[in-house]
Amino acid sequence: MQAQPTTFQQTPCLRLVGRDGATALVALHGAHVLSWIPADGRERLFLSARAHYGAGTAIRGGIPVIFPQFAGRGALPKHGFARTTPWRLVGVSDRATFELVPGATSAAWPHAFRARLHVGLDAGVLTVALEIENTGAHEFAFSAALHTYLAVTDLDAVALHGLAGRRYEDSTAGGAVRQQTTAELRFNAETDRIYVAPLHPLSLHDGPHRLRIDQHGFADTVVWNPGATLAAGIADLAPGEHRRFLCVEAGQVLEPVHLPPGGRWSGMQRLG
Ligand SMILES: O=P(O)(O)OC[C@H]1O[C@@H](O)[C@H](O)[C@@H](O)[C@@H]1O
Repeated sequence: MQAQPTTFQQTPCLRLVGRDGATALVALHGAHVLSWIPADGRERLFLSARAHYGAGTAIRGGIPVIFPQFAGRGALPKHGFARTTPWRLVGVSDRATFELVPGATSAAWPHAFRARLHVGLDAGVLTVALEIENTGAHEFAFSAALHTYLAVTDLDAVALHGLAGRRYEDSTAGGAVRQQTTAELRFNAETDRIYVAPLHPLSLHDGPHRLRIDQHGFADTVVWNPGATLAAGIADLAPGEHRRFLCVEAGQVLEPVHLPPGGRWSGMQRLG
């Protein structure tokens, strides 16, 4: 894999090029994958036309890294600080590795940790892996997710397969626990579900296109689209843009990880 530093929207990034010509763009801000274009030239990740890229902001689209808190399930800012903090590039081999260690933005979470994100490009496949290490003397607990915004041509033509019979917490209904009865999930209103340990792979059907979604290490899968009403109130989404993505997130949400001193945890999501 080749890599060159570049900028996008005045944000320092790394542009990755795989052996088959596939590309990915990763911002150091958040170690945030902004784009993945396999060799066929079709972008697979959604990135909002109104995304903000400044210090301390969360970029709307791509693959935000959620750590150490999911959503508002704790005292930290929503979805934690990893997505709003600059990471550093460690190096590039067959994958690019980025690192985050405690700093000013994590002061509200007083634990010694090392987070690493590895991004790999293989033929037709994007692999993103998150590793958390406890570098301190005390156990800590965390949640995490790869909050992937998958680009779709139109939400009406989209169905997610692989969740039949699975239990989920419905965040649009105060966390009520439900079971999916249909073979496919379609999206005509706000959807915000945390599926408990679903089987993988899932398959995203977008008209004639198919995307395989696989995960390891992460116990849960979050499926999110704000729907038209909620989207209208999201300042960094352009009108109608909610129809252009579906978030399928590899997450460790319902059971936080308890990491002892010296302990390591890793989770990955594979698309393709
Ligand atoms: O707007 P944010 O902070 O990026 O969050 C987006 C969504 O992220 C999802 O993971 C959550 O399940 C939703 O509840 C949330 O609204």
